[in-house]
Amino acid sequence: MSLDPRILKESFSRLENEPGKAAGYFYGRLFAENPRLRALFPPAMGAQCDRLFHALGRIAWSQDSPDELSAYLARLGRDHRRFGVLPEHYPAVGAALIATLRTFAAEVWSAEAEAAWSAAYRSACDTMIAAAERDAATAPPWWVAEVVEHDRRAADLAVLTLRPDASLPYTAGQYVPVQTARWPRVWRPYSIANAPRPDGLLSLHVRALPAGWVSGALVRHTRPGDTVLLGPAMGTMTLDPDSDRDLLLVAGGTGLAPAKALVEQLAASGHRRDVHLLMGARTARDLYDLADLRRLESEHPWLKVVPVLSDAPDGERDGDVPHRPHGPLPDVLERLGGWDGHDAYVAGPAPMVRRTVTALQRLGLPLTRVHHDLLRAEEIPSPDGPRPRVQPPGQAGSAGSAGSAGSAVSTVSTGSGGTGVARQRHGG
Ligand SMILES: NC(=O)C1=CN([C@@H]2O[C@H](COP(=O)(O)OP(=O)(O)OC[C@H]3O[C@@H](n4cnc5c(N)ncnc54)[C@H](O)[C@@H]3O)[C@@H](O)[C@H]2O)C=CC1
Repeated sequence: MSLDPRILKESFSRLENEPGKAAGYFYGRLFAENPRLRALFPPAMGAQCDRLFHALGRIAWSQDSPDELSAYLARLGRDHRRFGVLPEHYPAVGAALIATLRTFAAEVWSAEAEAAWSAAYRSACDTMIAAAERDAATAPPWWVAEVVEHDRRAADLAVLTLRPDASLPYTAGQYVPVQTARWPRVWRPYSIANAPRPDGLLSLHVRALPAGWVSGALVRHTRPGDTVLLGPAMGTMTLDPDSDRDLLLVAGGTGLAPAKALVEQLAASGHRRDVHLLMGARTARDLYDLADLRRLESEHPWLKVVPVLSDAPDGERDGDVPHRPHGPLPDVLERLGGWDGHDAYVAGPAPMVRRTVTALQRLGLPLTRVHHDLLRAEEIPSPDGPRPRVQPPGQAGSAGSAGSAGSAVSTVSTGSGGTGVARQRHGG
């Protein structure tokens, strides 16, 4: 049958009125009828509701853009491999979904609506299963990685070096989902802080968030010799191979990780482009990687590292640079100016990324040249964090439409448990 996207949107918007209740009903029904499926999901289901609604939202809102939807579902299908999701699990989820829609969209529910959702769900499953099967031919569902170094740079911050048990393909600027033994089935994404190396080692910068389960485990309860699980690399904050423009890298806190990977990739490529790395921190004490950045700067004349302190008094000195620029990163960027010929890459706390992208737009940089994984970062609240509402693709605010290869809409599944997409804070 041909699908009328309006029917899907209309019924889904009824569900959005009571997302918490609807998700509770959905999972209650799913687990009551299929108790064995509970083992695929994490202990705390809070963030799971967001994942479910995000995936359903994409199905409902993106029928008018079938290529985009198909690419999203293929990524979702591949990513569901690490949760142990099998083709035989999909019908049970579909039955619970239809039952939930029938209940929560009762006012607009009809035989036609049921047929439309059944067809849309079947088609989504086919795409996800086919993508997972293709992926299984070349990659494991996850990698076991040994912690070979744990460098505690501050009470709440560690730089971890990991050795995956097999080659984990990725591009500088991407991130990997991480699971610790302490929190089974809970995955959190971390940007890889180095370009691919011959020895396959990966470095992660981890700040323990106050309510961060995985980040707390990685910073405080992980030692060399421990192992973690890694999912496949994702993310679109990678270098544009067709560009030879100079680069502006804006990094807030541990948002330094992907910026550093990009610097390493440029250094390895030997392709000369001037790079300004604005490294934002609250105080001089928070510049946890400055020594290594200065080393890189001394090795590469094309690299200029500019520390920017937001909470430090004017002209704070820490023995490094007196009178360094200070203030919020977006303001400093505007003060410095002259970025319109650059490609920009922005990583860090979501509000900082959003404000920085807006500032760059004001300075004349086209959004196609401003790369970030903001939607992904925003989709990542800590397990107990606030839950943003699902938005139709392309309506994520001014910063949301930036990024290479469609990062604004290429929302990816980064969370724990099956069925849907993560909406957690990056690295929680
Ligand atoms: N690919 C990405 O986008 C990545 C994002 N992250 C995220 O970066 C964040 C880093 O956290 P921390 O190291 O604790 O950073 P932080 O909270 O110490 O802040 C770092 C910098 O961002 C600025 N900042 C913070 N909130 C801001 C706001 N509302 N408006 C403008 N500027 C703001 C601070 O002034 C400081 O300059 C985490 O949320 C992490 O999830 C981390 C790695 C990669």
